[in-house]
Amino acid sequence: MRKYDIAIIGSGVGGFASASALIEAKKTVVMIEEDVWGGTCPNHGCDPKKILLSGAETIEQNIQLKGKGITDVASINWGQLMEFKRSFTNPFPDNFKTNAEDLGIDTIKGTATFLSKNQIQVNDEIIEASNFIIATGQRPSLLNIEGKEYMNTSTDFLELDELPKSMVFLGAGYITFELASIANLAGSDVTIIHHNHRPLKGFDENYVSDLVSSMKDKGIHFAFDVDIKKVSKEDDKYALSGNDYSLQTDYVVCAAGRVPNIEDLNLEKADVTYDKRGVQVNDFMQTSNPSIYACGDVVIKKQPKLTPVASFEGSYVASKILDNTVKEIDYPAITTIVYSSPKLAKVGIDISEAKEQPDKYSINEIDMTNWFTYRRMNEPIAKATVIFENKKLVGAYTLSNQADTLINYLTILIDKKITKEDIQQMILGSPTVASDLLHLF
Ligand SMILES: Cc1cc2nc3c(=O)[nH]c(=O)nc-3n(C[C@H](O)[C@H](O)[C@H](O)COP(=O)(O)OP(=O)(O)OC[C@H]3O[C@@H](n4cnc5c(N)ncnc54)[C@H](O)[C@@H]3O)c2cc1C
Ligand SMILES: NC(=O)c1ccc[n+]([C@@H]2O[C@H](COP(=O)([O-])OP(=O)(O)OC[C@H]3O[C@@H](n4cnc5c(N)ncnc54)[C@H](O)[C@@H]3O)[C@@H](O)[C@H]2O)c1
Repeated sequence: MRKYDIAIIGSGVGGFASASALIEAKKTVVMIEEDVWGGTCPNHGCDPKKILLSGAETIEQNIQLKGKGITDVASINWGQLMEFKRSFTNPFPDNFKTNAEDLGIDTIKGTATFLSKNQIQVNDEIIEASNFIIATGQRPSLLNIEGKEYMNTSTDFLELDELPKSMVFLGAGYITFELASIANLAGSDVTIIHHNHRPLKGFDENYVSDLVSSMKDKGIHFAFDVDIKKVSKEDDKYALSGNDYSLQTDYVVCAAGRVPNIEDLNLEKADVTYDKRGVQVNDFMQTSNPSIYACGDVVIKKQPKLTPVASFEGSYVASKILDNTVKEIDYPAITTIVYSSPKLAKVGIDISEAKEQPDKYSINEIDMTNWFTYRRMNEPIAKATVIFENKKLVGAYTLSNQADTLINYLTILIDKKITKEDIQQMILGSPTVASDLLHLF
C-alpha cells in the first residue's frame, strides 16, 4: 500500500491545477488517470477544436474579403488540417506525464475506485491519502434512441480523417455551434437538429437569433422542434427520422450534453453524495465527506463548465487543503465564448437580469458593424451590449469574429473596475479592438 498526503483522481485542468500547487507546497501527491494524460481540454476539447478553427477562420476571412483585394477563396485540405491538429495533440499526453513527474507528482495509469473513506484502489494497488480530490470531468453522452450505434461524439469528430460531404449535429449547444461552423467552412453540408426552439439556452435569445441567421447565411441548415427518434443505415448513408421529419446524411454527431464520470468511483464507500448531475460540494468545494474535495466539470454547480473554471476551482481546493482558514470560493466574473462563426461571448451580469432591474442597471446596445475594426475585415455583423451599474461596467455581450478578444478586454475592465476616465488616461495601440473600448462607454 502506498501513502500520500493527497491523491488526485483525474489529470485534467482541475486535477493538475491542484496537483501543481500542492507539490509546490511540498506535499506528497499522486495523480491517477484512466485515459489520456491531461484530460479533455488539450486532447478532446478546447485545443484541438481551436486548431481546426484556425483553418476555418482563414476561409471565413477569405470569403469576407473576396472581391475586396482577394480573388479566390482558398479551400481546406482536411487531412492536412487534421495532421496539424495531431502535431499538437499526439505528443501532449506523454509530455504532460513527463512534466508532472518532473515536478514531483507521482502518476498512475488506471481507474480509481474508492474502497473506504481514505483508500482507493487503482489496478492492483491500494492507495491511502489524507485528502482526495475528485477531478474526473465529464464525457459525451449519446441520445438513447434506436440506431445509437451510428452516432458519433465530439471526440470522434475531432479525429475525423476525412470530412464527410454532409453532416448532422443533434442538439444545439456550445459543441454543435462550434463544430458545425468548422465543418461548414471546411466544405461539408451541415444541418443542426434541435429538439426545441431554444438553441444555446443560457445565452440571450436575440443574440442567439442573430447568430443563427448568420450561420444560415453561410449555408448551415437548422431544424427546430424536431425530436429524432431513430437513426438507421441505408447503403452508405444514415437516415434520421422523428416527428414528421426525415433526412439522409453521411455522418451524425450527437452533441446533446455531457455526463459526469462518477460510475466507477464507488462513491458510496467514501460517503460522498452525488446524483446524475455529478458530485455535490459545499462552498469550500468539499464533498459530503470533508476530507474529499471535488472540482471542475464533475461537480454540481451553477458556474459554467469551462477550462478556466476547473482550473480556478483546482487552485482553490489546493489553497483550502493547505490552509483550512481559507474562505468560501469566490468566483470572479466568468467569461464564456462560443467559438462559432461569428463568435458569441458574454461576461458578468446577463441582459435578462439587467432588464428586470432598470433602476439598478443601464444597458447600452451598440451596432458595431460599421466600425473600422469590422469594416476593414468586411464582417457582416458586429454588435455588443454593455451593462453598467452606477457607471461601472458589470456585464457585456458581443457577437462578431473578434468577440473572443473584445470580451476578454471587457472582463479585465470589469474585474479591475476600470472606468471610462481610466481608459481615457491610457494610450492603447490603434486601430485595434482594444482602442475601440472607449467607444463602448
Ligand atoms: C469539444 C469540447 C470543446 C470545449 N471547448 C472549450 C473551450 O473552448 N473553452 C473552455 O473553457 N472549455 C471548453 N470545453 C470544456 C473544457 O474542456 C472542460 O470544462 C475542462 O476540460 C474540464 O476539466 P476537468 O479537469 O474538470 O475534467 P477533464 O479534463 O475531463 O479531466 C478529467 C479526467 O479524469 C479522468 N477520469 C475519469 N474518471 C476516472 C477514474 N475513475 N479514475 C481515473 N481517472 C478518471 C478522465 O479520463 C479525464 O482525463 C470544451 C469541452 C469539449 C468537450
Ligand atoms: N467554448 C466553450 O467554452 C465550450 C465549448 C464546448 C463545450 N463547452 C462545455 O462543454 C459543455 C457541453 O457542451 P454540449 O454542447 O455537449 O452541451 P450543452 O449543454 O451546451 O448543449 C447540449 C444541447 O443538447 C440539447 N439536448 C438535450 N437533450 C436533448 C435531446 N434529448 N434531444 C436533442 N437535444 C437535446 C440541449 O437542449 C442543448 O442545446 C458545455 O456546457 C460547456 O460547458 C464549452
